This record gives sequence, C-alpha cells and structure tokens, in this order.
Amino acid sequence: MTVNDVLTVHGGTPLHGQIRVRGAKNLVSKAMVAALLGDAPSRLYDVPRIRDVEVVRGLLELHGVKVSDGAEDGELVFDPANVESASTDEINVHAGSSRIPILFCGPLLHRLGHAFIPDLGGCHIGPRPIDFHIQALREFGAVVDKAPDGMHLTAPNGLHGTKLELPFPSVGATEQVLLTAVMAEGVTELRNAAVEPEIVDLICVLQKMGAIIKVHTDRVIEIQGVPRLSGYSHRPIPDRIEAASWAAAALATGGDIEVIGAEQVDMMTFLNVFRSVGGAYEVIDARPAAGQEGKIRFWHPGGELRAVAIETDVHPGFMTDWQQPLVVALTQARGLSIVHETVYEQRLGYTEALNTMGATIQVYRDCLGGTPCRFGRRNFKHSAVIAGPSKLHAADLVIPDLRAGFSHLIAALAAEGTSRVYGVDLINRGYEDFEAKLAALGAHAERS
Ligand SMILES: CC(=O)N[C@H]1[C@@H](OP(=O)(O)OP(=O)(O)OC[C@H]2O[C@@H](n3ccc(=O)[nH]c3=O)[C@H](O)[C@@H]2O)O[C@H](CO)[C@@H](O)[C@@H]1O
Ligand SMILES: C=C(OP(=O)(O)O)C(=O)O
Repeated sequence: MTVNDVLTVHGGTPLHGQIRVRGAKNLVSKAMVAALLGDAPSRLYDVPRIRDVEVVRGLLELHGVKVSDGAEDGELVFDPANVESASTDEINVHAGSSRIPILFCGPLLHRLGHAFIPDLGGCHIGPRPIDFHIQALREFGAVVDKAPDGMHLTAPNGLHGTKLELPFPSVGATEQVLLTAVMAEGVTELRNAAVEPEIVDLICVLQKMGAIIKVHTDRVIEIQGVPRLSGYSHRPIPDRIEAASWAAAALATGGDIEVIGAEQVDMMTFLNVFRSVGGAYEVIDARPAAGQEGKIRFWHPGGELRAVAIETDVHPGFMTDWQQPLVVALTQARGLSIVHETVYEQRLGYTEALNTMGATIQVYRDCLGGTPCRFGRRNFKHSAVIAGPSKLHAADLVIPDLRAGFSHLIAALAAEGTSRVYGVDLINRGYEDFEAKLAALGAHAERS
C-alpha cells in the first residue's frame, strides 16, 4: 500500500446518476487466454482498464503474443503468430497478482509443450486450492510438478480427451477443462461443470474459434477436440458483478443509479433479492437494437428496507461476489437478515469493519440456511446475521479484498461523517475507473 493509496470519503450523500459497465472481469481475462490457442489474431471489444487485464496482457506478451489497441476504445487485438517460451523470472513478476495464470496451462501445453505457472493471487476469501485443476490436467496427460518457484508442466505424450467429474462446480476448473479439451485429441466429458454466464460466454468465444462444445442438461459439458483453432472477434457479456455493486450502492446510500450495460438475463437472481429487500429497479431496453446497450436503473424508493435470507451459490444461485456489497444495504433493512455463504469458507471477515461503523452483524460457524454446505461443522464462520436498521458512522477502514473493498467504500459513502479508506488501489483489480464513476454519481471522495 502506498501513501497515496487512501481515499477520504465524506459520507451521507445519496449517489445519483448514470455509469457504464464494460466487459466482465471474469470473462475478459479468460477470453484473452483463449487467444493463445488460435492460429490467427483475435479481437476483443469492451475490455475494461482493470488490473487483472494488465496482468494477463503482461503474461501474453511475455509469451510472444502481440497485443495492440484496436480502433474502438476498449478494443484489444491479440496476434499469437509467434508464441514462445518465457523465463520463470519474467513470469514470476506476476506472482501473487491474479488467479488467471492457472488458465494458461492447457493453451501453453498445446502451443509449446510446456508451461510455467507462477503463484496465484486473487481475493483472500478462503484457501482457494487448485486441486481440481491439477487433477484434471493430469487426466489429460499433463505432468505437473509443484516447485518452490511455481508450477512446471509438460505433456510428453500430448493431451488426450478424458472423462471428468468435478467434486464442486468450480468456475476456474471448468474453464481449465474447456481451454485444455478444445485442442486435446478425442472427446472430453465434464460432469458437475460450472455454468455461470461467463463460462457460457467463454464457450461462445471458443466456438467462434472453431471448437465443438456441447452443453447438456445437468451440468454436463462435452468437448470434441479439434486439431486447430483460428482467432475470434467477440464483444463480452457486461460485468454483472460490477452492475450489482452499483445497485447495492444506490440502495445503501438512498440513491438512484442507472447502470448502462447491466443485463437482466444474467442478473435475475440478484434482481429478485434486490426487490425483496425493498429496492426498486427498472429494466430499460432489455433487448436493445444492434449496436445499442441495455440498462437497468436501480433506486431506493423511500420507506424502510426489509430483511431477507440469502444463500450464496453457484449459478443460477445468488452469486458469492454479490454478497459483500449487498450486505451493506442489509444493514439498513428492518429486522434480521441472514447470509449463508456456501462458496467460500472465509468471505465474511469484512463484516468486522462494518461493525466498527455501527452495524450489528454476528457471524456463525453453523449453516444458517436450508442447504447444508461444505463448510458446516468445519469451524468456518460462514453464516451472518445482520440486525438493522443501523446508523452507520465514519471510520478508518483497511480494504482486505476486491468485493469487501467495494463494500467498505459503500459503507463509507452511506455513513455520516468522514471516513478514510486505506488500500483502495485493490479496487482497481475489478472496477474500472471507480473514482471517476463515484465523482459522476455525486460522491464526495478524494485521494489524500
Ligand atoms: C477470476 C474469476 O473468474 N473469479 C471468479 C471465480 O473464481 P474461481 O474460479 O477461483 O472460483 P471456483 O468456482 O473455482 O471456486 C469455488 C469453490 O471451489 C473451491 N475449489 C476450486 C478449485 C479447486 O481446484 N479446488 C477447490 O476446492 C474453491 O476453494 C471455492 O470454495 O468463480 C468464483 C465463484 O463464482 C467467483 O467468486 C470469482 O470471482
Ligand atoms: C473473488 C473474486 O475474484 P478473483 O477470483 O479474481 O479473486 C471476485 O471477483 O470477487
């Protein structure tokens, strides 16, 4: 954290106005990795200026992919004509910065026959093991060696299609299988796959490149390996996590925000909860004409908000990444709200900071929801009870991770008084130009 990495936030002003979200962080970075598999250039539009994109761009360039700006703002062109090895020292510059490097395994094995993956970063919201990835890669025929400097992989006999079943529908492991199976020899069948909209969009990218991927019912994906893939041209799905974060900010501050780019179809579960809490929204142009964008207006209609019970889950459930921003709004709802976090074991630590601001949130080891999850009776505080409404007051806050960071920011904006929020640069990992957007929405915040 640098001395400049502090935002002074003068709270108590409802956020009003319009902002735009661009391509989803959790798709864009994966589509960038997919470009490695092509034998022709790929073109990706609406790429947000966020830290994860910089990390993946850096890794692609280290491996010989020429990355250039296209004509449109946010358009990137990837030319994989000269893919080459990079040194472990160069790659390790990106150690600890993102989770995406693990997805380079399959593409690099296909292109180079070997791969080196640095230590991963990402939010500290649980141990986040990569055992499903490693198991899957080994079943494709990869030899995986974990060393102190990172992970080394080879494929002495090539990569071959296989039958796999994930113990949990992991987003990353499903992407790992897709990015490896598309050019592995033969057929791959993946059971218990994740089916998040970002996964479906990645499948669309790969299909444009020439892949043959069938999505069956009941989380089964079948991939027919092909010997070559070409490039793609793709406009990604908009960031539904960022859209929901601004919606939560509108509700928590008593404001009114129109989110250009927000897509109803990918946010249905969020919209149901938002309405149940007492938030109002209007879907404007859910199916806009070609070249135009949809948008959703989110606002606090006045009156009291209502307590709700939610369980985070894999798609189509309530996304875990929506949880932290929404909880700030739940501190303003009358009654007891319950949150059962079933995707990550340690994603409620940020509630302590909200308590120092006047919230009343108690966390529990028990599964406080209808679905017993993997974390019950395992000593993880993964359920929360939020008693409201609470008057929030200003505090000094240190941002622990991306979504918690945004929730701290919303809390500071909703609170009375002046807060200092430390470590705000972390928010750039997933929210493009968030300070400019805050200013456009009338927030009073400045770098110290
Ligand atoms: C860059 C990106 O797209 N990040 C998203 C992705 O993360 P990510 O792909 O890392 O999340 P996963 O879906 O893989 O993780 C879900 C659960 O599976 C566990 N697990 C996963 C892999 C594994 O090998 N072993 C294992 O036990 C994890 O610890 C976690 O408890 O999906 C998450 C769930 O929607 C989102 O919160 C993240 O924003
Ligand atoms: C958990 C998240 O991201 P990552 O997987 O990149 O850490 C997130 O975006 O909320």
